Amino acid sequence: MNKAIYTRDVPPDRLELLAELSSRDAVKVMVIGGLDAGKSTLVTFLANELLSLGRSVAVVDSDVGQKGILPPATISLALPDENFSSLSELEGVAHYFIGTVSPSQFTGEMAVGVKRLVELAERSAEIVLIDTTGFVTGPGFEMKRLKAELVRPDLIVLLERNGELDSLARALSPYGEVVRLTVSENAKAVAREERREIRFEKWRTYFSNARLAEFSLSEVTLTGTSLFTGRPLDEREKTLLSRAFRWLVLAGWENEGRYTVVKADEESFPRGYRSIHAVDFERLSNLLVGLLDGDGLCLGLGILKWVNFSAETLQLLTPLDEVALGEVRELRFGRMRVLETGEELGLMRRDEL
Ligand SMILES: Nc1ncnc2c1ncn2[C@@H]1O[C@H](COP(=O)(O)OP(=O)(O)OP(=O)(O)O)[C@@H](O)[C@H]1O
Repeated sequence: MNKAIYTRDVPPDRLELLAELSSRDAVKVMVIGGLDAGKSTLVTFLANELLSLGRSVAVVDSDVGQKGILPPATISLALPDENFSSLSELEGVAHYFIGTVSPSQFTGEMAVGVKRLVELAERSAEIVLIDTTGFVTGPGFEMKRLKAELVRPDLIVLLERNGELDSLARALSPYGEVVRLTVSENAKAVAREERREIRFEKWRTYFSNARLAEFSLSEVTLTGTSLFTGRPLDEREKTLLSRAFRWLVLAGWENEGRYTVVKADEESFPRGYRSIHAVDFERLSNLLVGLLDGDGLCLGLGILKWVNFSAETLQLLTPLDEVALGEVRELRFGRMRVLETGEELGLMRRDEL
């Protein structure tokens, strides 16, 4: 299930762009536009046409809100070697973990992830096509600038309707040649509910053959959270906090005078505290987790099913096979909760964990 499919029914300016790309030996192209501007359709068109011309092509799919290449909530690199009708048919050869489908608070990860995968792509392909999120205002505007500043695309293709990307065109112009195209008349808006349905299918497909795997924090590094960082609290400290805040304190750590606790409320009342970072135990249940190799690239995703605080072990549901599991060196907490059936349980703020 994917909304953007290969079509040759494209406006004539796409053919000019194609001619320009095919005339160059090596070229990096970043495609930018608002929601449903036709970015994935354009990337699919260019990739297929260039493959037909015998060129080697890489696709970096960083449209985390509506990715074609599995898994969701990551940036992926694919190296197609034959024609395809939709990005969802492509198999990623490398991924970078973002950990959410809404990356406004993850500008750093987005920029670093795109940069790293483009570097890999350039080693294998002459033409690198970068698909991006439809998020072009506010933090999205800055994200596009940071990506362009890091990656230095040869061409930055802006898809717009009525010159609405004027400011972005100016902000990006120092970092690559800006080409402005008009959104195709055939591009159609996809309702929020339909987007969710498409993601639902993708999560379900990705986790369809998942099984439980256990990881010990003595063997893998945990990142993306302040949990398990610093000195574990002793029983006396946990009891003190439980009494003061009427919490059931399941675990806690002290790091340079800052406390992190995992707790469940025994009763609800307003609590004022500054130096304690309190995480509700239920926020950890079904949390999306990235399984990373020793080089910070994402081997696959897991869903957190159980944490044993005293043994410092985590159980994750993941489709990774034994070989890939053997390569995991790092677990990184994401900021959304999801079920293997496809249901998204909710997004979380960056500072929640
Ligand atoms: N040239 C075209 N011909 C036919 N349909 C098109 C064309 N361009 C876009 N569309 C349709 O418009 C919709 C949006 O296009 P697409 O998915 O490529 O946009 P996008 O910018 O990648 O979206 P997103 O906001 O999810 O990043 C899709 O249903 C797609 O099939």
